[in-house]
Amino acid sequence: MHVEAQRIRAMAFFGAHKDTGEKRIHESLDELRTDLADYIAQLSEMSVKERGVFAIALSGGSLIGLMGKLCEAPYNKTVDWAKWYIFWADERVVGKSHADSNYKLAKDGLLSKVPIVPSHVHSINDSVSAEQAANDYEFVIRQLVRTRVINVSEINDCPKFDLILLGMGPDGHVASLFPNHPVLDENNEWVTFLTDSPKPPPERITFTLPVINSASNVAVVVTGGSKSEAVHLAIDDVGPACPSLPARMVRPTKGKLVWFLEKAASSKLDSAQFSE
Ligand SMILES: O=C1O[C@H](COP(=O)(O)O)[C@@H](O)[C@H](O)[C@H]1O
Repeated sequence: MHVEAQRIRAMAFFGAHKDTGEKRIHESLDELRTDLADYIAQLSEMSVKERGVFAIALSGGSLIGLMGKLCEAPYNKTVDWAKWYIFWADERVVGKSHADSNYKLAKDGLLSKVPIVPSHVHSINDSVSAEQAANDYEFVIRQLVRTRVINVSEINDCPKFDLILLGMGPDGHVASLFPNHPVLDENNEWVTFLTDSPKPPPERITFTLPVINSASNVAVVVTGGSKSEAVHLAIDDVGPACPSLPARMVRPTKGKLVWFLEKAASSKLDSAQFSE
């Protein structure tokens, strides 16, 4: 582990619960960024050692900026970028050069700054309908599961990504799984689509919950006080108050869940009162 990351881990509040995952609560964004880069680098190293590749699914939004330290020393030199295969847990159905594109965000903020193999970057087909884009993306993933670039779940034949990185909106959405939306009930498809996203743009594709919950590792990265209520509802024992909060439905069956929280985002957690 990088020395700075060791220091930060020692200072952060780390809590664990068997269902709701490990919570890494950081005093500052800078500390969170360092810990996140170190976590991703370590999973990459382990996965490359075990399987020869690292299949990682990204999200859009604030996440990419928070991954920025991967483009800096020591990670830009120590990570085995040639072994990375990149996917998106969700994507907006817009052109790849559109400001709303999650691919463009990742390309500008990360992929263009490190030596990723261009053919390992699996973005969506942006020239077809949302439904077709979801079908095409699932087909691509099926091919790569067949050749074991992406591992397979022993439980349900779903793809088992080495790491799925998620952000979370103030409404508790993750990827493009929004509260009370029918896509939450999609159990047959790996990738599905929506044309009525409550957050613009309306047309999106998204991994389904079975795929997210089949991953070896899932990290949810959340910053900002505006998301503190959703963090509380997603993690704490709130009874049946919010059965449809997508972030609460992220429960990897066999994999490991880690929440990366900056202090303001964690302020409404029940445990926050004990961590002062
Ligand atoms: O629309 C989206 O929003 C979520 C959350 O974004 P954030 O900026 O609040 O972190 C993001 O994770 C998702 O990929 C994106 O399509």
